Amino acid sequence: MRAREFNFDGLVGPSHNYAGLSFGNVASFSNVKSASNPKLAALQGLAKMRALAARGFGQALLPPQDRPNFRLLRSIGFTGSDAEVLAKAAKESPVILACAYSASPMWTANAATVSPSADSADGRTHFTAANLNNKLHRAFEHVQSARSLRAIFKDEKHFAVHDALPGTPAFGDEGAANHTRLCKDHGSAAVEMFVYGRTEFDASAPAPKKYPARQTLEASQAVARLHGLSAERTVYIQQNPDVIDQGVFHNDVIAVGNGNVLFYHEQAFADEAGALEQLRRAMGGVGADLNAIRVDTAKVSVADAVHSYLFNSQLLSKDNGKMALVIPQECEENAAVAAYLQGLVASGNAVDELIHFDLRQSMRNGGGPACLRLRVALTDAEAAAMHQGVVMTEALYHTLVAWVEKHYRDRLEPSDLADPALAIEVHTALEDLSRILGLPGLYDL
Ligand SMILES: N=C(N)NCCC[C@H](NC(=O)CCC(=O)O)C(=O)O
Repeated sequence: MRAREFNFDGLVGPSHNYAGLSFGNVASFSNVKSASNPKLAALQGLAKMRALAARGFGQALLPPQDRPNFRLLRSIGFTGSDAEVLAKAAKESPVILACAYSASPMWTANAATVSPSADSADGRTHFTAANLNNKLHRAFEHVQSARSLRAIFKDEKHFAVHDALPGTPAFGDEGAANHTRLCKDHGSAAVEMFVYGRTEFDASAPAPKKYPARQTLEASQAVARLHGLSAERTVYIQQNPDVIDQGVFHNDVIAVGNGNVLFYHEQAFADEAGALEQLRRAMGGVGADLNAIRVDTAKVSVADAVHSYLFNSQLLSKDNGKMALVIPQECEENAAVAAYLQGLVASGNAVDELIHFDLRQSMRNGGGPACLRLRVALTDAEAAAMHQGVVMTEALYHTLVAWVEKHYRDRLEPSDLADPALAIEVHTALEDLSRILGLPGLYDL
């Protein structure tokens, strides 16, 4: 059946900030405690959504989450009025206050794993909210992620939204950042590729030494089971532990796939030849030939890939049968990466266009174009069945720009998180937003 891919970009929230919370994510760690600009961050994200929608790509958004998470703060013993809770947390543990204020839901590639109806046993589109249990500041996102997905994809005839896996280390799940579909076209059955960093119950399996492996094999298998995927079309591949130790905290920092194309770095996988062999075999079963575009270390080092976010790009299928690569501006500024990209486009292979965006506010926390979006391939009937208020249009873009201008600050220092006025501003903005999007009850405010 014909299907169209929608990218659901995370709308950056009013308290976007840099707190240095993600050990293993180089950008997050190096921008610890610098000032952020929430207004600019939201406008940069909206500009990307608008431009891709204007080009005819399916574009929608996932709303920001409520911040700070007072439930978290109260559950760990901060008591009193909201203002008192904030004052006590700011005094006793500013880092936990920062966790409660985390900006990270904007990276919706981590919101869930998605299996379109063409892949699942019951012919519905399945979502599993990711537990993100490796980091305190992300471990509570799944509650609102599942709530938002259920609000948008509420028609159970077409959609199934699963709660997050148990939040224990064995089931570390980072969502679509470690998951790719490879197929002939979006509407046909695909090979679903899950990339994991470690195996909980095999102590002999390789694992990183310095930084955490966030995704486990056991979690990937559980998601595949929940989604009713067929064994022949599901492939599990181990990420190279050495690149995790070089700052590749998600697979989407070193590889991206679309259609039959896998664009990846030579060092991405623990066993490159074995991975390609598994994919080729499985793709044969869906009538697709793998087009593996390998980037050699000699051309782009892992360090350049991590700093430029070359692979945290979006590969988008175009009407001319070719693909556009959506990249962050940093790729143009890195000489090795820029030279590689010129050669890629000139090569006559699948990618014939580069589209770059200034996403610096997101990049400074380790989030490129691909982190900012959750891919959902939908048939026409499914697209009509989802909530329409989140689909990006010129009108929605202008409404949201005005909403951002009205509610967002243009500078946020770490110390501002203690300001009780900020929490009130966020709540007011989100109440307004749920009206704009036509989703009353979106938040449990
Ligand atoms: N690669 C993908 N798909 N997503 C990027 C997520 C970045 C996120 N950064 C943060 O959570 C930093 C928050 C802070 O430091 O304030 C993370 O490390 O989980």
